[in-house]
Amino acid sequence: MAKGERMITSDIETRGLVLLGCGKMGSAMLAGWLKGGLPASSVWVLDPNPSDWLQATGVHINVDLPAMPALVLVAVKPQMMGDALPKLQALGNGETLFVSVAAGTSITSFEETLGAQTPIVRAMPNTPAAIGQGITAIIGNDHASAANLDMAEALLAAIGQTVRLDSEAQMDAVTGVSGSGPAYVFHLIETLAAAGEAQGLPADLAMQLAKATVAGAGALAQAAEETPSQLRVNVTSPNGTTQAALEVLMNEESGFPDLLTHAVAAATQRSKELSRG
Ligand SMILES: NC(=O)C1=CN([C@@H]2O[C@H](COP(=O)(O)OP(=O)(O)OC[C@H]3O[C@@H](n4cnc5c(N)ncnc54)[C@H](O)[C@@H]3O)[C@@H](O)[C@H]2O)C=CC1
Ligand SMILES: O=C(O)[C@@H]1CCC=N1
Repeated sequence: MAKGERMITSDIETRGLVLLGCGKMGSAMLAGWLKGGLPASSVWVLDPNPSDWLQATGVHINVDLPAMPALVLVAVKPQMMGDALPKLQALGNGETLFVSVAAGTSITSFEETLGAQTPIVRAMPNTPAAIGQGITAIIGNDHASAANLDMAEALLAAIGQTVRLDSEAQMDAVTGVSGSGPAYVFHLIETLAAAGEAQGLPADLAMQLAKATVAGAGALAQAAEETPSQLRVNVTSPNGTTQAALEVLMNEESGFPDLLTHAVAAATQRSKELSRG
């Protein structure tokens, strides 16, 4: 994280980072930044319900903000935005970069509150950020300079991979794939463990096998030169056990492809609905 570290320790460390909302996603990111070397003294959090974890980090909580922070990270629920964001309107003066991770909340809606002169980056991270293994997609408004985008990207690179989008319209589908995606994988772990139990394994053994299998397969998919399809073929002996399972999972009507296509479409659709208010 050399690039992220450099950016975090310069402008953001000196001028400060404000985190608006520190629930599940805000804490996942903050945990990643603190672990990556961002000093707690450079962070101001605004949240009416600070968790015990947050209070133990040593960041500034619900106190006066620096006059010109380098960056405001907005991590409240879309439904809370109308209450939360106007309190930071004074920082929409062009000097502070706003980065929002809120699902289905358009750049235009931020410009309406903060002013079109405000540099705004819309981002979609995911919770593996807490251990530096997230992925975040970003896109800026017309007022976000190359330096603004670099700063947002460097901060987010400290908690995992980053990708830049070509258009804001891609953000709904990104949310359906990687923003919500960890939940699908956690559900896969739950159901794989339950399926093992159904075949007679003790619960703790089934869960250990399921977690290690998903973690190991994910790591292999990231590290290997082969495609995930080839990696799947590598596991599948002709007429063996995997083939028997894949005939169930790859069923055209009730298998994974159909299920996941529907699940991601539902998440994408919900993101679009949220942006319509
Ligand atoms: N949880 C996830 O996996 C992801 C969440 N997001 C986005 O992150 C945002 C936050 O989601 P979560 O962390 O899951 O929700 P959450 O409910 O865990 O956290 C929201 C936090 O905002 C605080 N809050 C409420 N009103 C506030 C106000 N007026 N001022 C300041 N703070 C206020 C709450 O006390 C809470 O701690 C959402 O916009 C969501 O779309 C994006 C990607 C992934
Ligand atoms: O469920 C949600 O709406 C948020 C956005 C992506 C992940 N969690």
